[in-house]
Amino acid sequence: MSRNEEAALSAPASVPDQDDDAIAARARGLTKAYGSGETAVLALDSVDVDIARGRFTAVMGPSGSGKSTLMHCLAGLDNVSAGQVWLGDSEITGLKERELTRLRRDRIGFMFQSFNLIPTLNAVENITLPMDIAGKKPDQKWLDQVIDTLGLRDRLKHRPTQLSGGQQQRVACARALASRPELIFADEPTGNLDSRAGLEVLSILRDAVDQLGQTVVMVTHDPGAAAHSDLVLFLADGRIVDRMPSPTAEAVLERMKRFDVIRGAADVPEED
Ligand SMILES: Nc1ncnc2c1ncn2[C@@H]1O[C@H](COP(=O)(O)OP(=O)(O)OP(=O)(O)O)[C@@H](O)[C@H]1O
Repeated sequence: MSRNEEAALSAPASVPDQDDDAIAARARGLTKAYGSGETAVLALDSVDVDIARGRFTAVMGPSGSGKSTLMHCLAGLDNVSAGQVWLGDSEITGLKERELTRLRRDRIGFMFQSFNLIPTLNAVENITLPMDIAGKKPDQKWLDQVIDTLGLRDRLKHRPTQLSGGQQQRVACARALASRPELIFADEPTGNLDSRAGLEVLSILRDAVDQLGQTVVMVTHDPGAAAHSDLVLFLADGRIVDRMPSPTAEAVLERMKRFDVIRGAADVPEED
């Protein structure tokens, strides 16, 4: 047994083992099953993952491979069937719903494909809504920086219907950044946007990481979007099967094609 393996075995199970400051979220043996009996689906199969702090991580994989489930479990939106999840050095598995709600509100920012903006509130009210609900005062200097970085200064009084799709997504982005969360989870944040607006959102997320030190995890189907990240994690059948640092769109596309080949081969009926 190597020294590392010995150290891992002797370390207390509830404490993340190394470089705590460098890890924004961590899962060990993360398993998620839906349903039971014959209809049971193993959406995540004993996943170990470290999400590096201050980096942009993309999660890719074929449809049904477990990307959204992984994101939901890491964000404490879904309970796990087995294994452990930490946000920073806090273990979130086993927390009660109320504690999870507070943890999500205080420490995590979310961006979804459908922007989830409140139609009756204007842009700035939408941006500060999570903090208003939490009874927290926004850090005005930070808020100004986010608003200016996202080019929303002259749109703050507009309601969502008075904004373009790209502007709405920028408001959703500002809302996720406004409370300076430890971690931002973005689920297909460019899915509903044309390519120009999509690129805008990706470069905003990139700048948030590079200039503001934000940590971002993004689920995407788009190799071009994944190419903006620092690291792509590839999921297949509920497992992380590959990782690609410094990805390019071409390399990601090639890697994704290999899933199609495997899938295609599995679909070909065997000859007698
Ligand atoms: N609430 C649920 N009940 C039952 N099965 C579910 C549920 N949510 C997800 N699943 C199943 O778990 C597996 C993983 O789903 P998940 O949504 O995480 O995949 P995904 O990679 O995000 O897929 P897509 O790219 O199509 O969005 C799939 O087989 C899915 O059918």
